[in-house]
Amino acid sequence: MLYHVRMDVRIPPDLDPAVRDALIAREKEYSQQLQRSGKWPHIWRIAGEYANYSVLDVADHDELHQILSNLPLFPYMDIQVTALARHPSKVD
Ligand SMILES: O=C(O)C[C@H]1C=CC(=O)O1
Repeated sequence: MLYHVRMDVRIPPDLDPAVRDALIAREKEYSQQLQRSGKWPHIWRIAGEYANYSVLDVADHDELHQILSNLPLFPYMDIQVTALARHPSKVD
């Protein structure tokens, strides 16, 4: 199943810079592992914002939730999910 996900990152400005940098490094490693596995086929920076649009390709809502809730930056993100269905006009 495909999901369109918007992630807005809201790291508190007073978070220790070393903790922030470590979180961001872990986030990059985690997301790149999922990209290589094919479960996270698209990630795009939203120009001018500390936010991304992503497409995740996972089995179901539960797997999506498990992946998102394990993001190292999850405690510092607002996340919006849209489930995608096949469009009837899509050409194969
Ligand atoms: O920078 C972001 O958009 C947040 C985050 C999501 C994946 C990743 O590597 O960083």
